[in-house]
Amino acid sequence: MTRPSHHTDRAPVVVGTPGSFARSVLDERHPALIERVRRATPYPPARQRALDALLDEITKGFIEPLDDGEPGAERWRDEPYYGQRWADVPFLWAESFFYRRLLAALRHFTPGPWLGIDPFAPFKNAELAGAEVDDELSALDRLPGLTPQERDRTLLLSSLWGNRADLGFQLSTGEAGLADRVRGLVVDDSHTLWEVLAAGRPGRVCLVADNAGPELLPDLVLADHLLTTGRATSVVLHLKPYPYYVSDATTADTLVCLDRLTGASGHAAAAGERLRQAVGDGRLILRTHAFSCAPRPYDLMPADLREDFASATLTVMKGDLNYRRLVGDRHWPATTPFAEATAYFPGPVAALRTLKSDVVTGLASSTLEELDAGAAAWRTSGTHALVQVRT
Ligand SMILES: O=P(O)(O)OC[C@@]1(O)O[C@H](CO)[C@@H](O)[C@@H]1O
Repeated sequence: MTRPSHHTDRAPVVVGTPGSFARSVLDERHPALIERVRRATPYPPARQRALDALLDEITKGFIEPLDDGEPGAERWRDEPYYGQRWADVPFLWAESFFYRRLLAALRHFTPGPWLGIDPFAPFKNAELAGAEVDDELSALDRLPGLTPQERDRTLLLSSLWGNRADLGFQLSTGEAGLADRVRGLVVDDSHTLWEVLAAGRPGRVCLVADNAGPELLPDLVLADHLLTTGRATSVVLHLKPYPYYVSDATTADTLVCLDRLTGASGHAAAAGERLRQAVGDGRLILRTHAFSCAPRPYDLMPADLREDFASATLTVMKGDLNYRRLVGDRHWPATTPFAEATAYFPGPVAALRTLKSDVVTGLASSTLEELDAGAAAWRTSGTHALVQVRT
C-alpha cells in the first residue's frame, strides 16, 4: 500500500475537462505518439493490434490493468484507478501508466524478439544526429575565452535550456514554436546553487536526468564541469530504467551521448573522454531506480533513494516531470515558497526546468502578475524557465 503524500492539503492535478493542458496531453499527445511509434518501427500484426486496443481504450474506454503475466505487473496491481475513465484520474498517474501500457503492448519487457527494443529510439537518434547538435558542441570551444563565473553560468544555462525541446513537447507545438522562444527566467537562484556546491565541497552531486540527446549532452558537460572544477568528487546520474515519456534518458542513451561527445572535436571530445574515464573509475555513477518511472511524487520515494539524495551536497532535478514530482503534481498557488513545497526533501535540492505544465511554485507576486498579464500559455509553452534551490 502506498503511504499518503505530505501534500494532501493540496488537490492533485487530474486529467480533467477538455481544454485543460493535462487533458490535451491525453487527448492529443498520446494518440499522436501511438501513431508515430507505429510509423517509426515495423511492428508485426499482433503488436499493431495491441496498439489499436490501447488507442481505443485511451480515447473511448476505461483504464485496464496490466495483464498478470506482464513482467513487473505486481508493482501496478494495487493501484486504485482501474475501471475509471482516463480523464478522471491524477495526471501524473495517467501519463506514467500510459507509458507502461505502451511498452506492454510492444512486448518491451517480454523475453523474445522485442525484448528491450526502445520504441522511441528512432526519434531520439534522429534528434541527436541533427546539425544543430554539431553547432552546440563546437560552441563549447568558446569556453576557454570566458571567465570562470561566465563558464559556470553558460554551462548551467545550457543544461537548463536543453530541457526546452523534449520530444513529447514537440508533438503538439511543432518545430516552428521552438525557434522563437523567449529565454525568460522566472526565478534565478543560480548564485545559491554555486554557494551550496562551494560550501559542501568535496562532495557528491546527484543529477537526476530528464531527456536524452540535446538535453543530456549539456547535462553531461555540466557533470564534467562539476568534476573538473572540484565542485563534485563524484556525480550520480539518475537515469530511467526503461523508455519513458518519449525522450527520457536511459543508460543506453547515455552511452550514445558519450560517443557523440568523443566523436566531436575540441572541448566536447575532451569532456567525453574525461567522462568515459570518470565512469570507469567510479566518479560518474550511472544509476537507475524503479521509482524513477513510478507514477508518484518524490515525497513518497523509498528509503534507499532518500538515502542517496540525503548523502549528496546537492541534488539537481532536471526538467518538467521531475519538477512536477518534486513539488507534487498539485494545485499550488504559484507564490507558495519552493522551500515549503520541497520541505520533505532529505537534502539541498535544485530544480532546472523549462515550464511545460501548469504546476509552479516560488514566484514573486510581481512576477506572477507580469506573467499573467502577458502570453497566455507561459506555464506550458516552454518559453520560460527557472532555477530554484532549497538549501
Ligand atoms: O520532463 P520534461 O521532459 O521536461 O517534460 C515532460 C512533458 O513534456 O511531459 C508532460 C506532458 O506530457 C509535461 O509535464 C511536460 O510538458
